[in-house]
Amino acid sequence: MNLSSDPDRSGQPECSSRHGGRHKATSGVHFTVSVVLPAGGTGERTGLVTPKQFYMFLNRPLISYTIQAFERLSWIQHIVVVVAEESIALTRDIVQRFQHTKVRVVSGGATRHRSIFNGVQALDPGESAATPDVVIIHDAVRPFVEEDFLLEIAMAAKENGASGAIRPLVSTVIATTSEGYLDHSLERGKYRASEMPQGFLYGVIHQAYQKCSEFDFDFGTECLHLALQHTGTRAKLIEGPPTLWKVTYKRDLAAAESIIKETLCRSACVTSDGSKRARELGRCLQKVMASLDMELDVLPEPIGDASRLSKEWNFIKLFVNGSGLSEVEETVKALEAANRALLHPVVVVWVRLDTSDGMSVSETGAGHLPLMELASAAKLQNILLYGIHFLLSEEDAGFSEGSVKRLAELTYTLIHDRNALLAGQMLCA
Ligand SMILES: Nc1ccn([C@@H]2O[C@H](COP(=O)(O)OP(=O)(O)OP(=O)(O)O)[C@@H](O)[C@H]2O)c(=O)n1
Ligand SMILES: O=C(CO)[C@H](O)[C@H](O)COP(=O)(O)O
Repeated sequence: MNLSSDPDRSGQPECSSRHGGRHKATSGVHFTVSVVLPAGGTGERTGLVTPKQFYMFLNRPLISYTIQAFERLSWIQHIVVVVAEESIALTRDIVQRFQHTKVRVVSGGATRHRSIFNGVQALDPGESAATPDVVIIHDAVRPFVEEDFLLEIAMAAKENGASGAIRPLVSTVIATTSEGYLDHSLERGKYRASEMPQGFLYGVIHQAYQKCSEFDFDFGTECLHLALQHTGTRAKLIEGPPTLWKVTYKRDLAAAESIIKETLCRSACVTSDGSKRARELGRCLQKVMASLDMELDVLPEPIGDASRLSKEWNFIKLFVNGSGLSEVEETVKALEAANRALLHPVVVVWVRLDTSDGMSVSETGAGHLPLMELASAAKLQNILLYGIHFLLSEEDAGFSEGSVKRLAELTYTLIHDRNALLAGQMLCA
């Protein structure tokens, strides 16, 4: 899944491939590609009042995640977002707030096909956006689409006129009689679920919609079928990754949030006060975090490498000598100045080692108030700052496995959960 770490949107972003590896995608797309994102539905099946495309994940609406999955790709020209008339102002506000630059918002229709057609027409030569060679259609409620798969879809659409994502069926499809009995069952191996994205030569999808009937507009569910029926174009079908699934039910919202959180907590950058003990603690932490699937990059410098500020979502700052809160403040300020937390909350965990006896915990009250103040200001910039008082007994000078595990698990939980309510808290490990 992509969660672009490219806030300035320059160059070719790194993306994770559906085969599990990470690579720099080189597009090689020598034709123009634009996107239509239908987002004009009400999301009835979620049972919620807010349409699912506007549901918030970590302070950001679902639709912004989907837009970003396309916007970060240099070979995508324009993105037309189709929403219900009453959601136009809200959508424009989202586009502005999250600094999406390729988006045009247009109003949708009563059905998905009507909304998509409005989006396709908005890319017409008479309209302001230039007509692309290929148009990719993708439901706004499928946020986890990766560059390598979009490339396959775009290339196949250019070559064949139409292309679409498919997945194996998870259940067998059966036909029922009007009395509710089994009529017949389909041979599962022969059928596939049609998913999104789908790609079309602009002329193919435009013509298909111009020719389609009112019945198609009202009851049709398949753009590839319209292209076949009305233009004779047989789509190339490509099996996509499971992450292409559509957020449909309430449980899908929880699953989407969990994927976003998992992706954001895969790595962290650790800096220390430069002391031998703090560096040693960094190395111990690195080993335990690896077993939790979090990769730690332990930097030798006390302040750390400024270039990490533009890449990493998570920072752990270790201090053995003195409080270190002023260094933490510097990191927070640098993150703010770089507008680093525009798309995702950035987590900073301040760890203070204390080898004196447990009685001194109350003394941490001295650092707690400044931490709370700093954290409240940082939270306004979407930076979540937490404090951990790491208590070690005199005998545990060598960092026992148990004590490091305690620190690692607490740090991992703070980074993974990104709980804004806990920001500013000084916890004990
Ligand atoms: N009149 C409509 C209906 C749907 N869509 C969009 O088509 C995509 C896929 O449709 P679906 O999952 O069915 O969304 P909803 O229609 O919103 O959901 P429900 O059927 O549960 O009401 C969604 O991004 C949805 O916003 C649209 O643009 N215009
Ligand atoms: O199934 C599809 C294949 O074209 C579409 O992806 C679409 O998501 C279906 O939406 P709906 O749930 O409204 O039928």
